[in-house]
Amino acid sequence: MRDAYSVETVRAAERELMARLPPGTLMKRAAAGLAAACAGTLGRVRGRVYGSRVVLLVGSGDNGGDALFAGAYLARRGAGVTAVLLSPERAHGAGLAALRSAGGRAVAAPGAVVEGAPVDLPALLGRADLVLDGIVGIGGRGGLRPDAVEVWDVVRDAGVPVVAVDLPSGVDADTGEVRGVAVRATATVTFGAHKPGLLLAPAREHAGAVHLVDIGLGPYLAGTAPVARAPRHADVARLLPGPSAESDKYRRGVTGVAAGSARYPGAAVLAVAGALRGGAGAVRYAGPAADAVVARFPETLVSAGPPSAAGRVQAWVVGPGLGDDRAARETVRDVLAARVPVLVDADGLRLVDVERVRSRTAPTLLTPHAGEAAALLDGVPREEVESARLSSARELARRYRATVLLKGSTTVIAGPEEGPVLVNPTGTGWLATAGSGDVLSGLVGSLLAAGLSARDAAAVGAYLHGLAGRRAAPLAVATDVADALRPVWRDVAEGPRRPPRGREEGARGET
Ligand SMILES: NC(=O)C1=CN([C@@H]2O[C@H](COP(=O)(O)OP(=O)(O)OC[C@H]3O[C@@H](n4cnc5c(N)ncnc54)[C@H](O)[C@@H]3O)[C@@H](O)[C@H]2O)[C@@H](O)CC1
Ligand SMILES: Nc1ncnc2c1ncn2[C@@H]1O[C@H](COP(=O)(O)OP(=O)(O)O)[C@@H](O)[C@H]1O
Ligand SMILES: [K+]
Repeated sequence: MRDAYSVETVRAAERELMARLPPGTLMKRAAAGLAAACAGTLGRVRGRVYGSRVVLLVGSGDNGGDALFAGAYLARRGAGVTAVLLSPERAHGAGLAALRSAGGRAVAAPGAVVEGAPVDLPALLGRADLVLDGIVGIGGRGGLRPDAVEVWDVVRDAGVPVVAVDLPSGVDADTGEVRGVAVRATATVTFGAHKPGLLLAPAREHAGAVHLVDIGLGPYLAGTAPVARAPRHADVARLLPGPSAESDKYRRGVTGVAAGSARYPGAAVLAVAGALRGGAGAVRYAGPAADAVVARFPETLVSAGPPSAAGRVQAWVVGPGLGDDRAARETVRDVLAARVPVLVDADGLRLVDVERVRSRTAPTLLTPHAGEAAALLDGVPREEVESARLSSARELARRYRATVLLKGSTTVIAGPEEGPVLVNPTGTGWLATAGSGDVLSGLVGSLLAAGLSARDAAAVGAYLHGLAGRRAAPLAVATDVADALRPVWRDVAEGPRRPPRGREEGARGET
């Protein structure tokens, strides 16, 4: 798992560690890691550090200090380093001295000049190979302030690669929200631990590739809870269900799918496609699209009556393409009365009653996109859910006493109890295609039927679905996503493959 901790937790851990170390040690560790990452970037964009030109954007706190010390390292390796100070009188003193003694120089940002001609920022940045964003880190509040926006506009127009120090300045470290203007970085070098904002959209889109520098916080974070966790391949591989020697199709789990309508038979077909690829032993379909389902997937057990008459299942998926007529309403009610885990998606979400969900004893999993979540949250604007995914998913889970998988640019999973949310690290915008959500609901329902908890089923399903979307891209349609589930399942189950002996050398030689 990649764990992300709140600013409060990171600061507490830093305090404990700092008390055991000589002053300045942590900042020097951070800056050394930052400089190494910047040297790597310069190697790629310029071929070497020596002779390259680096501009530091330096704010008034320790984030600027990190940038100044890293600038000093780069200056010692022969880079021409200029620090642009947003608040010259408050810039980190020791960092500034280190930069100057290494041969770097500092200028006041245009908005901070008290006398003399202001620096020609466009010219300075026009010559730059790399910019370090040390405007603000975990001490930041709100979007960039006007003087910082002015500087950032010039950097953005210059098109120079930007390495953000700890966080892209202007994003909210704890929530991933971006309220105002924020730096867009090529890469972010973060210290000690990931911050939730580095995992969650929209802030995540500002961070670029994220590198974590170990400054020794590990032991001081060990006993504390992360705010968000992003699973990795190995975490998902551990949870994948598979047959044992004694398995039969019923023991592997039967997934029930109550989806589709005369108007939307395709949603039933796609949900069944996902369910057939989720590790359960069989799929039962109950509803009016049985002919379309069997025509495409003859392995499905179909019935036209209510779900409760379809035979035993270990989990239900209800909602995709159901419509909103009386029959749809009746289907949702019928499924929610089952004493097995239930996943509610799409049209089903418009028909659920909050008290009925809260009073269920078996787990319920809601899988809204932002629009559906907004409606479930009493009609808050959709944009509000998109800009505050973490709190929206948590609030929904709390209100409905259910597990919530909030879909979209970052899929977030929140449980009804306190505790870290899960953030899905896979996925691609190509998944924003009609019916891909239906595939996801079937897949996750099947994982529930195979015995995973709602939280694990949601995490594993979102992870595999995201990988399948990437594999099926570009121009993926929902059917392609379902077809790609088998190869990505195999990849995750088998783990990273080592190249055959002798190939490693060759591969290195080629790059
Ligand atoms: N505490 C520690 O032990 C360590 C901290 N480190 C660095 O220190 C940073 C935190 O330093 P600070 O607590 O000094 O805080 P920051 O440097 O993140 O920011 C605080 C300063 O930024 C200004 N500011 C706040 N919001 C702003 C906005 N929206 N636009 C422009 N300016 C804004 C504030 O007036 C304040 O002076 C971390 O992000 C990290 O880079 C690292 O050196 C590692 C060790
Ligand atoms: N910008 C995006 N980046 C990554 N994934 C996305 C993006 N937009 C949508 N998705 C994913 O695509 C799927 C779409 O599901 P949904 O909105 O329910 O569509 P539909 O109802 O047409 O099936 C979800 O898994 C969602 O997380
Ligand atoms: K920063």
